[in-house]
Amino acid sequence: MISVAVERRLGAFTLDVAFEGPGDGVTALFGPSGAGKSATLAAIAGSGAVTRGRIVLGERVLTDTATGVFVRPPARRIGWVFQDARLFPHLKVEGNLRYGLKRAPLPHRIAFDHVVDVLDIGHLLARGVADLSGGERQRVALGRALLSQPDLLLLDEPLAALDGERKAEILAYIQRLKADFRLPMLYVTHDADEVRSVADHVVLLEAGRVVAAGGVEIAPGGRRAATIVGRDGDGVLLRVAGDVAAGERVDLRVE
Ligand SMILES: Nc1ncnc2c1ncn2[C@@H]1O[C@H](COP(=O)(O)OP(=O)(O)OP(=O)(O)O)[C@@H](O)[C@H]1O
Repeated sequence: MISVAVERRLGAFTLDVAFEGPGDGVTALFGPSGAGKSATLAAIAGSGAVTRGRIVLGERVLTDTATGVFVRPPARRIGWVFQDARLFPHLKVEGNLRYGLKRAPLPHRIAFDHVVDVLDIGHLLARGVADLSGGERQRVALGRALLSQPDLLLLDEPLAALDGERKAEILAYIQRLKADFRLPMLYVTHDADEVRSVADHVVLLEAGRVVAAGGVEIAPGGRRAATIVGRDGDGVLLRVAGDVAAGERVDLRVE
């Protein structure tokens, strides 16, 4: 379980969000550009200062401004995957994967061979990262993040730099990670298709606030048919039945 209630000031922008995500599965942070999704991830990872708030991951309090708790980012046990994989260019694929593993506290519950197998990257281990396709790069980035033995994985638009076919491929890998590693993931996106494909829970952000949150339903027959969820933002992605007041919690359907 992750529990987040934070306020941040970023120039003229105020982020003031509160939500909870389950201890397993994918929680999508969904909303238009500028809603505050990345600013929320940065607060959770401890790389963005918060004015006020409390962040709890499982049993561990990571940030609590009321009591002065602030766990340093490397001690948070949070893996972070960005849209551009940000692999270390001077290391081979294997070096990238082992980087976090070497620094992670023992015991290691996520094994090197298991990650390599689930992500199908065994044949890439000796390659330089410049020789990887975009999809391969993201698989290695996912592997590196997992091998740091995180208690939470942050995925910040992990498909944004990929074409349609590669997007589907990486989504399938993320599904496998969900099934194999049973780790909470916070998945930032403004793409409703990605929410539909991978999310179990959705938090809808608009203008720095949570406007709706809830579980994604799976329609009879197993098709992930959940549709929104929220209200009409720019009229692009979101459509809601009825008005949703700021902060109101609703059951979300993605159609
Ligand atoms: N360091 C900063 N100084 C001033 N404003 C900032 C700073 N960082 C972010 N912002 C502003 O905060 C708002 C939220 O940004 P954020 O990147 O969290 O949005 P987002 O929902 O992740 O958007 P996108 O989908 O485009 O990445 C934006 O208006 C952005 O311009």
